[in-house]
Amino acid sequence: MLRLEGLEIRQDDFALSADWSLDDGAICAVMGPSGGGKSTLLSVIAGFLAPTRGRVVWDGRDLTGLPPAVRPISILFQDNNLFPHLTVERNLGLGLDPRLRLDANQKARIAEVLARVGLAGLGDRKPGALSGGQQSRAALARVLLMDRPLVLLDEPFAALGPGLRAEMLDLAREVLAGPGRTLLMVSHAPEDAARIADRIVLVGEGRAAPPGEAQALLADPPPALRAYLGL
Ligand SMILES: Nc1ncnc2c1ncn2[C@@H]1O[C@H](COP(=O)(O)OP(=O)(O)OP(=O)(O)O)[C@@H](O)[C@H]1O
Repeated sequence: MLRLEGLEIRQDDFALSADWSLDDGAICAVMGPSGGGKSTLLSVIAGFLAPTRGRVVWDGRDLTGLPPAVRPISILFQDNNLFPHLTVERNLGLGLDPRLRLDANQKARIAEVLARVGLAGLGDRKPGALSGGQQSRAALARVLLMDRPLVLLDEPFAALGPGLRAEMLDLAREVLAGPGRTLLMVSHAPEDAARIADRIVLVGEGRAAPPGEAQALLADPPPALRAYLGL
């Protein structure tokens, strides 16, 4: 379980608080107005930014002082973070061995996750030789390979067209979601939340509200969500 315990975040004159838990296996959309603090909240959970007060706790373990790399967390950003000079296999391999001395077993695991996201046989390509959708699949494969229990997605598919975005959201849910993994996804599109999220955290006016039931919130939005959705 992810628990944000009396969390307070300050950056210059910007402040954000959060005090809630998210159940294991949830797919939670993080929504709210631009500049509300959605990315900042994810940065604190990931460990790129320290809170001014409070704790980030995972399964009873305090993560607050830990560097990002040792947290039980994977992150998927919009720009995919694939190195252009490395093949897809080696991009993924970096997560297994930073020196890239991959053994047959590791290569087989990479081939397996690539097949899982529909990229079988494309491990030898460099990212530039993949379409935008295929690059998103490669980034998803890397998250799958790392197999961490908490996955943070910061508008991962925003650059894709609506049809492809929906396809990628479905794939993300299919390959990542399940009892052993919790997904927290920043999205500007209510249809993304409606498509895959079962919880919504609304971020705005200095606060990340506790996760609410997604379908209920979207069916009968409270005033802040109503304003954000332009209703
Ligand atoms: N390094 C920084 N130093 C000071 N303030 C910052 C820094 N980074 C972001 N901010 C401020 O923190 C606030 C929250 O920004 P954040 O990017 O988290 O919002 P967001 O909800 O993700 O916005 P968007 O939807 O536009 O991406 C903004 O007011 C922003 O100006």
